[in-house]
Amino acid sequence: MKDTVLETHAMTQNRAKIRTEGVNVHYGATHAIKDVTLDIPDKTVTAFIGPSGCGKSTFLRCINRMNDTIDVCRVTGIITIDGEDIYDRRIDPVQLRRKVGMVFQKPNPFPKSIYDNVAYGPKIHGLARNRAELDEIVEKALRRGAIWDEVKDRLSEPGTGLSGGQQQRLCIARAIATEPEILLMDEPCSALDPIATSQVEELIYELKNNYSVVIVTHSMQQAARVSQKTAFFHLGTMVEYGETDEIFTNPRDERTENYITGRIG
Ligand SMILES: Nc1ncnc2c1ncn2[C@@H]1O[C@H](COP(=O)(O)OP(=O)(O)OP(=O)(O)O)[C@@H](O)[C@H]1O
Repeated sequence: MKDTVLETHAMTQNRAKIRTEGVNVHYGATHAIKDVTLDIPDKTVTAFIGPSGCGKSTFLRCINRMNDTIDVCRVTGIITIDGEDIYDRRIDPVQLRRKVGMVFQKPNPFPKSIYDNVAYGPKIHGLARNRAELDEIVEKALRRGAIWDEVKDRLSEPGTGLSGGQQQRLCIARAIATEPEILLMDEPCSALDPIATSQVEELIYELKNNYSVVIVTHSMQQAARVSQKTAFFHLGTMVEYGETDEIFTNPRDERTENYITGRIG
């Protein structure tokens, strides 16, 4: 009995949240992602690193079907979340994106109040029965986004009036408000100053307790600071994937070594 409990626990710990198998992405004639097979665990920060144009963002966008919005883009292969094929015809991409939230490079709050930025998603997905419940969801998301204390007295002011770093934490709170299980972040700190960057990095590090976070970053220091797993991409291929410490201290592939030592990229 005890063994069964231990085995079940180990299986839960090791089970992949996101699983990709033989994924290829084409933009017309451009072959941007080549046969990528990868298991991304739950409650972990996974970083995608690699030189410009290697396909990091393209691959990230496969995970919530954002590439569907690009006409020339064609995705093949299998991507599952909790064992469910997200490209199955029965999957509604809008519902999928509620489960798989996204934060972009440039903070992009809606031209609405701080409160409404966060309340918007829960409202359209019918997550609150009344105003009191909505208030609760908004407060919880802003707390998780580590920005509650800075905005609690001005919830009706425009989100666009906040500083860049605050706007990005607001966008993270907005993504969290619909209770996603996965958060995709595409270079979330590239438009921020060093102080705002370190605040958002701290937040990302904390978020792994509740979510599976996948972050694209150009900064190897950032990948080393916030992630536990790292995947290195080069020319559309995923060259190496493993524990972040291992990738940075003991890479197995020469291309990874060349990148982390600054010889390519
Ligand atoms: N919308 C698009 N239409 C056509 N080609 C695209 C599109 N988006 C990306 N590509 C091409 O796909 C390849 C991978 O681009 P992608 O943006 O995924 O790389 P990246 O590693 O995220 O780059 P960066 O670090 O510079 O953001 C590149 O050759 C790029 O030109």
